Amino acid sequence: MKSAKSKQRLNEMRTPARSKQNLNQGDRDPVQVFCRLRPMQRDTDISCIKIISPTTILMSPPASAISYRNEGNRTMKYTFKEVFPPEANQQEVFDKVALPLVEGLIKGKNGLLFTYGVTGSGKTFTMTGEPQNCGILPRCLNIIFKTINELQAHKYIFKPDKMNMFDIQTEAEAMLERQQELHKFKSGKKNNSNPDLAMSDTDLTKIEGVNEDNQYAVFVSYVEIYNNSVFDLLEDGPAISKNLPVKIIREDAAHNMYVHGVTEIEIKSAEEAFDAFYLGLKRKRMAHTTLNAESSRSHSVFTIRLVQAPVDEMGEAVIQNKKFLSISQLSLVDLAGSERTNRTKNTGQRLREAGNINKSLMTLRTCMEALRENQINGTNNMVPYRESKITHLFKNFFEGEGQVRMIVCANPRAEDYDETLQVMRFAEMAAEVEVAKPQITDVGATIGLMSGRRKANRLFNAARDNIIRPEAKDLELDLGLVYSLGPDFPSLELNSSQASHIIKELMAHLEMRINRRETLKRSKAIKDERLRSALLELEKESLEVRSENASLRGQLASAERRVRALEERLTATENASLSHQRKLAEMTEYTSSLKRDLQEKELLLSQNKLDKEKQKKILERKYHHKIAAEHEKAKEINSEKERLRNAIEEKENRLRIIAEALHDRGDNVDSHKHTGDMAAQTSVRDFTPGSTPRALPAHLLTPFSSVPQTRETRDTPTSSRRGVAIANPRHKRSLSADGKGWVEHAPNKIVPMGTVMKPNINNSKFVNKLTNVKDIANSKSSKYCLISQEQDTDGELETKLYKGDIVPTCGGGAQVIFNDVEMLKQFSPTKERESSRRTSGTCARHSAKRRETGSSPPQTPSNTSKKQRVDDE
Ligand SMILES: Nc1ncnc2c1ncn2[C@@H]1O[C@H](COP(=O)(O)OP(=O)(O)OP(=O)(O)O)[C@@H](O)[C@H]1O
Repeated sequence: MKSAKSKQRLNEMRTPARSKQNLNQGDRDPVQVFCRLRPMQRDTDISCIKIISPTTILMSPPASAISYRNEGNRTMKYTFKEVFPPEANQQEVFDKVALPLVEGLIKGKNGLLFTYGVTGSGKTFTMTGEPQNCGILPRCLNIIFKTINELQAHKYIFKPDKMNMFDIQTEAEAMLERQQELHKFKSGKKNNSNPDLAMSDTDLTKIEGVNEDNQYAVFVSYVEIYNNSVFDLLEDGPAISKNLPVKIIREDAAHNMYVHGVTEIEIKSAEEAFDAFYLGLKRKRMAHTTLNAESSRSHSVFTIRLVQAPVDEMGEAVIQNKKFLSISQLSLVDLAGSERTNRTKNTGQRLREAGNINKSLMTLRTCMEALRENQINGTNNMVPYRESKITHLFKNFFEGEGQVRMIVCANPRAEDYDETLQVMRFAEMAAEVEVAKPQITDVGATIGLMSGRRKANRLFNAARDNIIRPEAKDLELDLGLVYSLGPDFPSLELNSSQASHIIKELMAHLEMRINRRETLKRSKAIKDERLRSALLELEKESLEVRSENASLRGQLASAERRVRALEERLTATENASLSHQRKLAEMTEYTSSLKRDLQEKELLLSQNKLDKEKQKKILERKYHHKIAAEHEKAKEINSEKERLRNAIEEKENRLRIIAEALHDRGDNVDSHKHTGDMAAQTSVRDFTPGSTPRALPAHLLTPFSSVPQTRETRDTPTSSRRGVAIANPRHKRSLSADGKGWVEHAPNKIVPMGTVMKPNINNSKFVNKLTNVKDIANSKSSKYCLISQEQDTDGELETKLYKGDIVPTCGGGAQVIFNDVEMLKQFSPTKERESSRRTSGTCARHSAKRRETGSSPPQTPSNTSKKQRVDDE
């Protein structure tokens, strides 16, 4: 009865929407209904739903259920597009249910997806999901941006016109708005993002087949329908506001329903979309019921609108024509729970809420039923969309075109059986409703633009940027590449009533194609001409390049020859340089070894010097007193000598006087004989064996004669005169020539008469007798001396000392370099006195020993005095 009445009422209110009769069966799609079962909360819960196939479930009423009491134990079977078991994951549900809708959205089709079910059955879980396990909505946003990321138009190129359509702004206008927004952002905008809803990029795949010749922009809006009033959840203002203004639903120029004045945010990334969604969530009114602490008491509608417009023939900017805009929308609706009021024990405000919720769901159900009836019976009964905001808003999906999908969420526990049964019945009925398939047209093709122009432009620009030659920057894209003959032919299916109309359409299409062909022909002819002249130019250029190439090749060959020759020279020079370097290294090494040797020798020398000086000082200290005493003694002796000489002279004078007196008396001869005998006696008495009798004149052997000498005695070589040993100051003492006794240089005792001096070199640094080669190879000895004694031409004893340095040789031996000859000579004082008497006429008697140095420089008065030591007695 009730249904007949309502049918009549529906017939009276005819909808102005498109008549269904016009659509063929193949142009429609049924509402696809999916079922998702949530897992049981407790192990003790009894399930009343059983999945018997991927599309079918069986519902058996528990004894506690009302339907069990009314209808008995009747198992119900329900079939869906697909049944998701409790263990099905979010990705699976998204792939099967939402992904086709997103693909449709990108291709320009509208889509509607709503979740329906009892409170706590998993509607919000399915739509929104949980942190780290996000549901359909975040996945939709992620995949959309992953797909269109590089094809997005700059922000504010598309701008909502507040009447559910969009304006296209120029790049300059859009930039101005972007700057204003940046300013606003700087002056403090809160970030509402909920990072938990974001997904990792790797979880996502891109949707294939997107039209790359379009630019895209995504707008989102989020409304809540609560107590049959529409609220904008993204409206500017405080994040949580109690008094949001109520919005009204209107129809736009294209007969699409929309929330008038709703905030549509243009978003450029999934993160921005989550920001918006999270802001809306915060504002969403959540009320607590006894059934579910987070039960949603309102319907929430999150709408994604994708605006796309073809790019111009250059493939860069959007064509500034609203006609070419394509707007598709995907609405994701999380319906409020469909439970009955008595079960939730609601009162007051909650009761009203529940009433409204049930009313809107009932209206949805009524609308579906009416639609199904119209579609099955071919009737045109009015569908009461306006009775509820939710049905009013989605009227277009059922009247116009689009894809509609529903996920029925069910909690299989026995307590929910009655409510779940209602839900299943509604789902069964909704699955029979059909919606017109959306038609997609490629706007670019209808205006004669070739597909792939954007990519071609991008490739061309990239190629141009890669060319280094400066003239490449002036190259322009050949627009001829992007012409086409226009859109596809219209449908040629003739049916009697529409034949003339179709023929007219076809004629117009053909004329358009003929015109376009002519244009293309003209354009082609011009381009052919251009191409020919360009080819000629290229040919000419090519010839020039070839000749230039030939000459360059010749130059290159000669340059290569030069390079080879230079390389050879370089190699030779390098080799020479290497050998020089080697030699240099050797020499350097040799030099350094010599330097080392030199340093060692210098060290030795300095050490020797120091030793000598030390020695000298020690000796000086040791003999200082002795020398002083000797000096004193010498002085005393000298004074004694002087005294004696004076006495002798005095005696001699006296004797001379006596002699003269005697001479005068004629006693001259006897006196002379007596004196000669005395001298001879003295000479024989003082002569010791081993001395040189030859070198001992009688006057030297009797230095202190007690007999007074006469003048004749003094003048003869046998006159009595005591000789004093000659001392060499360089040596402490000398060895007597017979090798039997030492003679002090400065003798403190009287030296025996007839002693012949021989130099003594008693120094460890001297070698004066070479018996073994080790003597000179020994590092302690640094001097070498050869001594020879022989008779000189005057018959005097001559001693020669050949002195040299011992120098070590490289082979480890030693060599002697003679550099000094020292000569000791014994002169007969008699001879000297004779000669001096001859020259000076004096009668002084001398005994002299002269030292001569063989290699000494020419004697000057000063050095002569140094070299010559004459000791007077
Ligand atoms: N398929 C599922 N897997 C795991 N947990 C689920 C599933 N479905 C629902 N739940 C859990 O059940 C609880 C209630 O789910 P949810 O809030 O989505 O219910 P609801 O139908 O949206 O309720 P309301 O109508 O009151 O909004 C949540 O804690 C959620 O985590």
